[in-house]
Amino acid sequence: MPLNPVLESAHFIAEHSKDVSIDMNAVEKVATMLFRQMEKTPYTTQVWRQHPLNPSHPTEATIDWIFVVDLLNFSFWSDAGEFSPDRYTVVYNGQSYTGYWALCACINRAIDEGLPMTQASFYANATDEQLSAIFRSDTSEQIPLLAERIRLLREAGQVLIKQYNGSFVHCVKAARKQAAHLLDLIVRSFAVFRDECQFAGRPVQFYKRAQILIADIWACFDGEGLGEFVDIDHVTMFADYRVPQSLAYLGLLQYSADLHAHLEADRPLDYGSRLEVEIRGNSIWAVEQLRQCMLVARSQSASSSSSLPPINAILLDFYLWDFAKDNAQALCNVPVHRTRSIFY
Ligand SMILES: Nc1nc2c(c(CN[C@H]3C=C[C@H](O)[C@@H]3O)cn2[C@@H]2O[C@H](COP(=O)(O)O)[C@@H](O)[C@H]2O)c(=O)[nH]1
Repeated sequence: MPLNPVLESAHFIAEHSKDVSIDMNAVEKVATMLFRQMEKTPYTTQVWRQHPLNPSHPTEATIDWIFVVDLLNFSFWSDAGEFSPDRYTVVYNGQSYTGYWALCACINRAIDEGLPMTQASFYANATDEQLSAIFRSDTSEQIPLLAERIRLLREAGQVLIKQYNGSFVHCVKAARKQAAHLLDLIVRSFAVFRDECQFAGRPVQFYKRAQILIADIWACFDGEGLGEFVDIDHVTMFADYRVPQSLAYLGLLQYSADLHAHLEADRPLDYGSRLEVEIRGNSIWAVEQLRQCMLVARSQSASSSSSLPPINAILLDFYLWDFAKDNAQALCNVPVHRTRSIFY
């Protein structure tokens, strides 16, 4: 099976970084702690459907819900500040949502209002006014990159109509249960998923939204039916701005004094800049090291390995992302890098 280009890129970046490094002692410590925790309360794909905003019934229509959400799954961090009452917020079913969950609330609100928000034939041709109204905010701050989101809906919607008969289900089926093939199909068919840049004189790939799209389908379908992938371990961690915060808090990622000062001052990092690429690449590589340490812990554990859930980068990523969200106050002193991008 070919090595995932994202993992190869992450290894190269980790080997050539100047301002970010991985603390292997912290990796081993966290691997032991996480393994013990997962032996007690396994972290499995069941968690995915438990969230009230995620679809609870895996059907073909669910695939197109996941597609439109992961097409737009980027850049929710607020100029007003993480804990500002003005930050972009969507109230849905009496609950206030910010960040990624505000996006899910928008999509569900639109569907409740009778808009076929998971159909490419709708969002590829809807007017600016119709699409802007879908993302409307319940606070003064609007959703970041609204114009880009509208452009992506139109562009990706047209590709689905022209190449996949209007539904992402046909792209999933074309991949014949191979995650590596689906990843390749996504980034070849949709320019808006081509999350790649230059680092130290060569191209590097991250493909964050393309990979989380595959992972969300796998998780929603519990690895069965349309969500079955024979090589799901091919998928890496998704290089966003939230999981690096968990990795830095847990000590796996070490930032140079200059980088730390840059982030502490809330200064932005351009997409594709050296510092930003070092944070993203080392995050992916750190989770890979964590995964390998946990596999060693499992091979040495007394409990029969068959009773343990799979240990792959996806479940580690979901765990670390949920960890950051569930411990936002504890992590509030760990800076998040501020990159405005359609890619994460
Ligand atoms: N690496 C990684 N990045 C993820 C997710 C998710 C949502 N996953 C949930 C759905 C099913 C799973 O069970 C998870 O609970 C969103 N993001 C990214 O985070 C950022 C948003 O952060 P905030 O502004 O704080 O909401 C933004 O870049 C977005 O693209 C993930 O899982 N992993």
